[in-house]
Amino acid sequence: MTTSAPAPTPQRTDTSPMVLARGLVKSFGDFTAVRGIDVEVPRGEAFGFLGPNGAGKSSTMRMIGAVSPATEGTLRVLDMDPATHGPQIRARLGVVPQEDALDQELSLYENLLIYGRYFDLPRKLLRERIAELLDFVQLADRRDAKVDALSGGMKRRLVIARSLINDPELVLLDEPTTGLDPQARHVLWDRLYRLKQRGVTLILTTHYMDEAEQLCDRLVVMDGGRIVAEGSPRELIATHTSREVVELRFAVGAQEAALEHLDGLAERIEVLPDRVLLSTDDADATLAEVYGRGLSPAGTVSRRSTLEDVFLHLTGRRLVD
Ligand SMILES: Nc1ncnc2c1ncn2[C@@H]1O[C@H](COP(=O)(O)OP(=O)(O)OP(=O)(O)O)[C@@H](O)[C@H]1O
Repeated sequence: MTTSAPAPTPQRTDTSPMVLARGLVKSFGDFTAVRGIDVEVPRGEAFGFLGPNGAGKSSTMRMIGAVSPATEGTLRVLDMDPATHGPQIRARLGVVPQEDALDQELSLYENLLIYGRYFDLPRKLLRERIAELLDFVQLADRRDAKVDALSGGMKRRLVIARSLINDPELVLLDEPTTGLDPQARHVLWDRLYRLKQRGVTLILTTHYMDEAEQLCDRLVVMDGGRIVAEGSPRELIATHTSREVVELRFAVGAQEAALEHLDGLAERIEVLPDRVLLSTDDADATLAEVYGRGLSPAGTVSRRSTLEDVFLHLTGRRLVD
């Protein structure tokens, strides 16, 4: 029997991007989930894919994670081609998948120990690293508890610890806080922020605009397998929306009639089933004009524009329904 030698691991330079994709396509049979996207993520960046369900975010992450081959296009991850260097890439990545895949019957320590064995780390180093990581995700006191006794937020933190067991330079996080309550999400964001401060490159998918705003230096907005906008959260908001939004809620059945009186009142008017959004650079002046036109909404909110408004502006739809 002959065994082929593993392909040598290329040396990457500090300046080459952690991920470089050009014209990346992913098809499943006749259906194309990712339709030719270009992405470049430099070292140390927290980069996000923001988009609604089905936008193609996970399909892209799976190609970057070298677990799903690209159908077309060029992809380099840590300066390697996933088609030829999948094992080498996977050995140096951290991955936080959507599904935790933790062993519920085992302790936190045992889960990390078993996962760590895939990476052939010396036993002493592995034990030390597990202790450090449990400390980092603030679960050291639960070391010997069974996983099924943990809250959702704790499980996500454990999965983050697990993703760091091989001391990766790049961590991929697929919807890291979906399903968590606001407090658990903030704890997780804090840990991810600290990781970023340590110089780890983060690539995450999310359909939460607040998560993208909190964590991402730069992001792409995806919809229907395409990138529809790219930039820092601040740039995206400055480029694609006005500074502020006035939200108007009308009594049941009154919205339709009110719309006739809003013509020309704002740079942009978005009509949602339960409210009307007016994009403006001066919310107070716009609101004064609403009342000046004799309208009396049942409720009003003035707020700064968000990435949710960017998405609505670009696609005519909301990120999360
Ligand atoms: N293995 C597969 N076979 C067929 N279609 C798939 C497969 N994986 C994903 N898709 C389809 O590709 C599209 C993009 O899915 P993907 O999971 O990448 O989106 P997403 O933006 O990550 O959304 P979600 O938040 O739901 O994960 C969806 O329409 C999905 O049904």
